[in-house]
Amino acid sequence: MQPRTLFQKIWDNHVISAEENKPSLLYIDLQLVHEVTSPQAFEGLRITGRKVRRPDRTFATIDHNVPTTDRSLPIADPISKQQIETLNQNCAEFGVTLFGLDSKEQGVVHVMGPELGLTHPGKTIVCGDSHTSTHGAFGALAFGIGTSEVEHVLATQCLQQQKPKTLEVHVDGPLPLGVTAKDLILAIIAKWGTDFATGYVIEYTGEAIRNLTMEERMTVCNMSIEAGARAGLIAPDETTFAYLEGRRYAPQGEEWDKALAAWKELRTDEGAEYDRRVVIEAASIEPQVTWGTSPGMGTGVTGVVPAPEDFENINDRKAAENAIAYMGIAPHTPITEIEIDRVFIGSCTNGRIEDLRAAAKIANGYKVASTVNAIVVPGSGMVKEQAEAEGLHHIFTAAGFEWREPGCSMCLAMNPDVLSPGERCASTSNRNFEGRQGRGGRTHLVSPEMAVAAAIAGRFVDVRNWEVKETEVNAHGTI
Ligand SMILES: CC(C)[C@H](C(=O)O)[C@@H](O)C(=O)O
Ligand code: SF4
Repeated sequence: MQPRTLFQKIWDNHVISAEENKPSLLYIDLQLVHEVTSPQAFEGLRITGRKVRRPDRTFATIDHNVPTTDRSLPIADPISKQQIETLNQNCAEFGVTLFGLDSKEQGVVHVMGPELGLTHPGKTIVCGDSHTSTHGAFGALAFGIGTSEVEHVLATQCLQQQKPKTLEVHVDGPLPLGVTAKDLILAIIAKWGTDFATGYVIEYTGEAIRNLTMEERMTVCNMSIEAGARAGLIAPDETTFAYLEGRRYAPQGEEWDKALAAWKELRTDEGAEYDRRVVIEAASIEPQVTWGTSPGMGTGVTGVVPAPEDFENINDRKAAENAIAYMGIAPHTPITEIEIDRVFIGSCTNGRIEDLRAAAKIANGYKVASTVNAIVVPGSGMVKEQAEAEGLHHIFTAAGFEWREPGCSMCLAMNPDVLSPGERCASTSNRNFEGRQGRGGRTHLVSPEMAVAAAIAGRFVDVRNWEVKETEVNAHGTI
């Protein structure tokens, strides 16, 4: 047999029918559902009198519209309230398992799914959400789809797909100390732009990738979509298997052994060729901060905001000009002179338990600057529970961070957590588009460590120079 890439293997395993120059029909192993992109899909089924074909392969949660403050209060926003009630009703009517507001598993769909062990190597996974690419961290072919496709998959468990091309992003060498997975993916997008992977599925390879934990791999794959990619992939290995073993929806007993044997075959064969390959030196990467209004407009923390004249291409120059005006920062401002008003730690990029551990380590024994309002929003109820079991919430609250309930929160302005016009936020999320966190709001994308350091200093600082304190903190504050 011809050597094949990881992508090709998963694709071949799922093609039901294929004709030349036409989209192929793929079998879908898992569909995840949230309240924003599913109402019309369920309505479509209702109108045509159809059922959900595989309720056992369909799982839902509520994330975008939920308030992250007191859950016992009624939901004030009528649209949010309706979206949430509609999903509750649809799941009940169509027999879909829902991790809703009354469930401790509720959370951002891309945090909750992997945590429950729903995401397996080699699966095809879809969701009406662009950051479905997150699940590629397990070596699953996972991508976002539109609402009409959500309906199609609900009804048939199949999907038409144009076959994407393959792109290897090879990260050479280990990541330097103090440089995180978030910095890696931001640096990749800053280097090659937000459309360099359009039409491709990226497979990330190399030493730095192999060294990443599952949480870190999810951070990298999550933002593949911000590079334009259809999906991101990382071949499964012992790290992946150890993460999955024993989780609620992971195979058990004999099924586990069988699955493991199959998963071990899921890697790109020696001699298999990608359509394209790029290489980045891990040693060249420093903690990243975006200065503009696209995830590609970023630089290292020791850098400066560029001037429009620095760009040769007229379109890039114009984009930089607009971004700098919107962001309200002067060209050539050193990144470490940018002062911030708000800090958001959370989202499907950086709202996992490891992110909160890393953030708490920096926050421990410090105080949030008096000019800054900072919130920590666990990605799911299970992340929240684990963080509280470890006492991380005490570290955050003693430092002056607000400790919230799980949801998408300030990642995008679909719930009460929004920026006011002109407010500047250090955010661990994945998009910094105009108005993304609230009309007129200004977003700088960073890692959780950089976000905490910025909250404390009131401006961006190089977290590599941070003095980590060993202070012990409990419910009564610093001991
Ligand atoms: C609301 C949803 C459809 C959207 C997405 O597709 O990604 C959101 O999650 C986002 O991050 O912008
Ligand atoms: S956390 Fe942000 S990026 Fe992730 S699904 Fe929610 S809104 Fe989209």
